[in-house]
Amino acid sequence: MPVDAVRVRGLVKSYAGRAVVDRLDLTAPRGAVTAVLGPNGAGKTTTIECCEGLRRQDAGTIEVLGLNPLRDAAQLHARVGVMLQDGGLPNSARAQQVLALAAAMHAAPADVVAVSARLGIDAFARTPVRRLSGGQRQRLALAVAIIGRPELVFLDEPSAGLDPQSRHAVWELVRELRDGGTSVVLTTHLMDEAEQLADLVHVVDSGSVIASGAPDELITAHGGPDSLAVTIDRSLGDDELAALAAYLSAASGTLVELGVGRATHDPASTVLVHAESSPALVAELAAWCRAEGVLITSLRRGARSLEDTFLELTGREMR
Ligand SMILES: Nc1ncnc2c1ncn2[C@@H]1O[C@H](COP(=O)(O)OP(=O)(O)OP(=O)(O)O)[C@@H](O)[C@H]1O
Repeated sequence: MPVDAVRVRGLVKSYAGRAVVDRLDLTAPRGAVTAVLGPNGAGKTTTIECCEGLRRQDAGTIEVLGLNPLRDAAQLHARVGVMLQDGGLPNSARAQQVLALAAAMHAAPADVVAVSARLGIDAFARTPVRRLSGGQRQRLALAVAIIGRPELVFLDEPSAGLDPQSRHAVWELVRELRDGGTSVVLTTHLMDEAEQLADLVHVVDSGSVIASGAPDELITAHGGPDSLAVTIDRSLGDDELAALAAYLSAASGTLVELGVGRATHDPASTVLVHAESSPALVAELAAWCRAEGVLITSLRRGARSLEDTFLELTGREMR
C-alpha cells in the first residue's frame, strides 16, 4: 500500500498557452489532513481537480491511492470522496434525496440519518437544492463527499460561507475523519482553519508550491526571531511595557525587547516578548504579571500567526 494518499510530481496545466499550474510537486500523507493554501488564482482548484480526475494535466504524474486518477477513475470512485467548490449538486432534487442517492452509489455507505443529523441537513431535508442557502449547499456537498466512507476525501474550501457554528461542526468532522484513518486534502483561504486542522500545509503561488510543512514549522521557519505571544486581560501603557522589558532583561541577564501583537482582534492586549523562550522566562513573566495584577489569558511560543507567514511568503498584493 503506498505511503502517500496523493503524490503529484511536475504537474503542468496550461490554458491558452499560459501555465496556471507549473511543475507543481505535492504530497498528502495517508491518515493526515493536508491543506493547500494560496492566493486567488494560484492554481489550487486546478491541481485538486486534476487529482480528482476532472481535468487532464499537460505534463507530470499524479498518483491517488497509488492509482492514476484518469485511467483508474472507476476504481477510485468508490474510494475517494469529492466536495467541489461549486457544490456540483443536482438543482431540482431535494437535499435528502441527493444524500440518499449518493449513499446508494456506495457498497457500504455511512448512516444517512446520522450524517444528516451531524451536518444539520435535517432542517432543510425537503428543500430543493436550488433553494438552499450557500452554507446549506456547502454542508450537503460535504455530506455527499463523505457518505461513501472514502479512504481519501478532497474538500475544496469546505467552510467557505459557513456560519461559525457550522464551521466548527465541519472542523470537528474533519478531525474525526482523520482520527478514523481517512486522508483529507483541503483547500482553504481561512488561515485559522489550516492552523487548526492541518498536519501538513502546502503554500501554492503562481502554479507551484513555494513552501511546505506543519503549520508550526512554517511559522517558525518564516516567522522571524524566537518570541512569546502573551495575551493579557488589559492593555499595558508605554510605561508598563518599558517596566516589563526592564524587569525581564534584568531577570534573564539579556536585553529583552517587547512588541505589541497584531495576531488578535485587540492588538493592544497582546504583548510579544522577543527573547529565547525558556521556563525561566515564562516564570518571570508570570511573576511580573502577578505583582501588577495582570491576568495572562493565553501564552504561545512564536508570536506570528499562519496568516502573517502566508503574507510574508506570498506578498500583500491582491491577485
Ligand atoms: N477552464 C479554464 N480556462 C481558462 N483559464 C482557467 C480555467 N480554469 C482555471 N483557469 C485559470 O487558472 C488559474 C488558476 O485557477 P484556480 O481555480 O486553479 O485557482 P485557485 O488557486 O483555486 O483560486 P481561488 O482561490 O480563487 O479559488 C486562474 O487564473 C484561472 O482563471
